[in-house]
Amino acid sequence: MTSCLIRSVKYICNDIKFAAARVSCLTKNYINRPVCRISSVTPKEHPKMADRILPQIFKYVDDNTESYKQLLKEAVAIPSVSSDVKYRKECVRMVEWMQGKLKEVGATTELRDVGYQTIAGEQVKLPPVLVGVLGNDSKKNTICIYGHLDVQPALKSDGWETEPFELVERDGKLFGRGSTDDKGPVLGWLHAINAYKGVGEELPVNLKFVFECMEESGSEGLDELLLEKLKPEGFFKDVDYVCISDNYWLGTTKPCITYGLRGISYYFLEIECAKMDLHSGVYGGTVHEAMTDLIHMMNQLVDKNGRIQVTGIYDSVAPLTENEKKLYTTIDFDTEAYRHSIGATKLAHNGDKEQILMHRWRYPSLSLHGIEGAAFQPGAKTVIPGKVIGKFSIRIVPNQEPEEVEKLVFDYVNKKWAEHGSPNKMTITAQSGRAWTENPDHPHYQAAARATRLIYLTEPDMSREGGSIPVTITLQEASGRNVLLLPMGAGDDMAHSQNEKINVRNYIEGIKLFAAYLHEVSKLSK
Ligand SMILES: NCC(=O)N[C@@H](Cc1c[nH]cn1)C(=O)O
Ligand SMILES: [Zn+2]
Ligand SMILES: [Zn+2]
Repeated sequence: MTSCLIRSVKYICNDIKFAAARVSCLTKNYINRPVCRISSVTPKEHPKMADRILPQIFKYVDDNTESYKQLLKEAVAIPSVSSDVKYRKECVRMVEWMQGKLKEVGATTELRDVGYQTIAGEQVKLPPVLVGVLGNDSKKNTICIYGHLDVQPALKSDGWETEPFELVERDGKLFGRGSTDDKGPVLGWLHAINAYKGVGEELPVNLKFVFECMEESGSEGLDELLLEKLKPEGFFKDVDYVCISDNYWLGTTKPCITYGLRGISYYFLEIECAKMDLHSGVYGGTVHEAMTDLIHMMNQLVDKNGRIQVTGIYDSVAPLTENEKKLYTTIDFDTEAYRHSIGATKLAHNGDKEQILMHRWRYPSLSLHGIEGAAFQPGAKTVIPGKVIGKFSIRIVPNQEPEEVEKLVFDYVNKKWAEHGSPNKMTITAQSGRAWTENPDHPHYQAAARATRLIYLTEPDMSREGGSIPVTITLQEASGRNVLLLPMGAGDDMAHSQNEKINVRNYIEGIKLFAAYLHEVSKLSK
């Protein structure tokens, strides 16, 4: 109750005009029943009355913290790893589980088939996309919410301190794969909706949902579903705004609203020297080894300072203007804390704040990810791998089109391969998604900023993000509407990494943030 009081007081301080009304709501709320019920009038007609609802919702969210953790535990326990076909059934189970939850809050839902993907020549069925609709009141704004239910792979033996698919609470943090990317935020929307119901209030907006289970593997089939099916069917006709919660604050204390993402161009460089693995004692010295070729090729891609070696790759990068340069100086970002949180000895660019931000947001970067077919497990295995696949990606930036980047990479790799002169077989394939930026001066962003100030009592930073959510630009094009990223998690959540977590505070305050965002957007003109 003390924390609730403190928060309520902070909330009141944000808007002193309605303080008295809020206090009366809060007082009644302590006996835990819905008060200030105004379901017969829409918030748009009576915004001041509607402002009384949020304190009740915040209290409701605090009261239900344990059940929110419980639901996240259930979601994390489903290992919906999209990159490995052996977990495909779990992906389907995850989508169906979420469908059940959306139905429970009254949404009409559909599982849309998106066909097949080809893996090593085999056709593998893609998990369905969960599409939902909640509310159909023409007087209300409609928000389309996107999220993903798949996760990156995780094994305890990768170096996790606890089982990755068991949500574990420790020191105010909820550890588990998908806790922050993206199951926690997806559930956050569900809990925000539930909180409106819980205090007996009508949702102030209509909602449309697109939840997929292939985001971490290139969102296969999703663009076609959105552009060739849902759009012609009129799914986006009444959508006014699009919101995605699938990224993180820049640091650990200051909230952000995000208006840009880098794209991704992901490559599989395959080299084959034999039709099977070979005993290195028997065959070593007699064959041109695939791994030797691959290491040579991978070493041509980027230099030790992170400069990409692919010819022409920087040509289309937008030049830095003086105005843009200034933006980086005002961003609140502690490079030392960032360095410390990942345990690095020294950051690139001498740790210069502006340079670090620019290289995360507006310049491309190339990363080497791994080698399939390599003897990566512990122990002194002595084979010559017959076939290896080197994996690397380039985070691409506005103005860089995936087709153009892919062509530059293919040309460069083919040239280097020809110079190398190996008799082995080399093939390279790619999978790409575009970068995205949005207008952060739009009223939609101002509404999200007001919601953020209510919860965190500080002005959010307008940030960009180095990661990629390929469908963002598709949603922007399909809807023709303003798209906004509203992160729930903190900058040190370690998405994709060992010991991924979400802070209890970010999860719970994030639910309130989503509820406040729905409320603020309901007040925008249509
Ligand atoms: N939270 C967004 C995210 O993690 N996106 C992935 C997308 C991806 C992965 N492989 C191909 N695309 C990312 O790595 O940025
Ligand atoms: Zn991710
Ligand atoms: Zn994600």
